Amino acid sequence: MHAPESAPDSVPDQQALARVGTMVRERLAADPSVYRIENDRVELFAVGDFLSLAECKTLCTMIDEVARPSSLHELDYAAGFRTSYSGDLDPSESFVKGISRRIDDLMGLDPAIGEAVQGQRYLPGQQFQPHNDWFYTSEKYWSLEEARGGQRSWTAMAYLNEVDAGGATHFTDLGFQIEPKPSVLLIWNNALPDGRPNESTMHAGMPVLKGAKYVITKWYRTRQWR
Ligand SMILES: O=C(O)CCC(=O)C(=O)O
Ligand SMILES: [Fe+2]
Repeated sequence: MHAPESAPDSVPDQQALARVGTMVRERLAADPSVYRIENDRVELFAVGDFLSLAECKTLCTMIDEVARPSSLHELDYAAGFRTSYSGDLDPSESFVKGISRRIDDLMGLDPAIGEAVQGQRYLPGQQFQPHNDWFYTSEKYWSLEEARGGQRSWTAMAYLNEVDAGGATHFTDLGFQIEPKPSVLLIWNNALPDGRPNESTMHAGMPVLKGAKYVITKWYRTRQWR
């Protein structure tokens, strides 16, 4: 059911999150390349061959060039949790632009609300402990994020390589793991259909045990990202 346009948000950006949720849900449902991972509590989708293996390889090389310890450029809310190396890929670079646009097109989202594509590399022992991609609006960092585009709506994350052991994405509340597989794009809605943040989206990048794990992540906001 649609809330009237004038309905007040009971949480920040609620109406916008509900609207973006509906838009993407309908778009993905109509796309035969998109597979819905059935779950009652989260809207989770996958595309099996979103990237070619050559594109995956190029992205891994680019990540090696930009990756720095994640804790150095994360805000304090993530410090200590994320031992992987990460970095934004150059949004003005034509290859990166192309990949980024393909994700926007698949989702049917305005490129303006998408953050820069972020690359991430995990070596043995490195992990991203359980977290939500959406922002806690009671925290200090929220005033900054609110001005930078508001709450996060959808996450799109692609696996770029075969990991020798470990490195699954663990949805800790839902109780299942997605094994990394190159070329696969995973997409989920960080909000509930009514636009409140979905607590069940809590997830972790499990420690890599052997080899390395490379991913790209693109997060979408509700408003123009800056
Ligand atoms: O590496 C993973 O499997 C999870 C990454 C993640 O949670 C993120 O980039 O927000
Ligand atoms: Fe995450």
